[in-house]
Amino acid sequence: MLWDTQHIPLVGGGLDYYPRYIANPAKLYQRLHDEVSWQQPKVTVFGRQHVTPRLLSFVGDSGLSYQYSGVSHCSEPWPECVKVVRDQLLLDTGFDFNCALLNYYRDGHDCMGYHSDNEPELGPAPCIASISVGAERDFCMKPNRPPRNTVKLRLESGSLLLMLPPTQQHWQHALPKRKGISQGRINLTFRTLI
Ligand SMILES: O=C(O)CCC(=O)C(=O)O
Ligand SMILES: [Fe+2]
Repeated sequence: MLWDTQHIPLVGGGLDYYPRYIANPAKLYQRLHDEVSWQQPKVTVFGRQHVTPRLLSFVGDSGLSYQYSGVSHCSEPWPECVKVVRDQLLLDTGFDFNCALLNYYRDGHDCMGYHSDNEPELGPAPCIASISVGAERDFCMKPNRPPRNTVKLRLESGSLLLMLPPTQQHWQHALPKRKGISQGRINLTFRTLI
């Protein structure tokens, strides 16, 4: 379902956006909501403990571990509905993802701050595939170096965003708070750990 593709060139990277990648986003949202074992890990920032402002789960092939929020997590087995998407991404994009970080933003108060997905275990130039279902949210990108012109996209329910290499080397991304939004959004970011 790769029609309506939009390519967004970035200096030092680029994005491919497919607004209607998932055939039935409402159904996928409900399955993820009900079937994933959502966690809310604690993070220590400047010596103070907080809970992450969203729920998370790390899933993938057995025996993988991934560091997020400052803590190493072992992969949970693939939920069937996530595995189906992983297999389809391999057919459509050629990228063979072996894990995914799942994010559940319960409403517009939940968010993710600016970061790059540039952990060494992702290799020097990872491709990240990001699936969104549920509430539409703004996704912001800013380059590491001036001129710091930001790029803003609205990630629709059912969309696929590919962050192409070498975007993670030169850009950061964030999902800012949007206090008017009362619905949930679930995001799947597929990665390859090497
Ligand atoms: O929720 C999103 O769209 C972004 C998620 C993200 O950046 C991540 O999991 O690293
Ligand atoms: Fe990210």
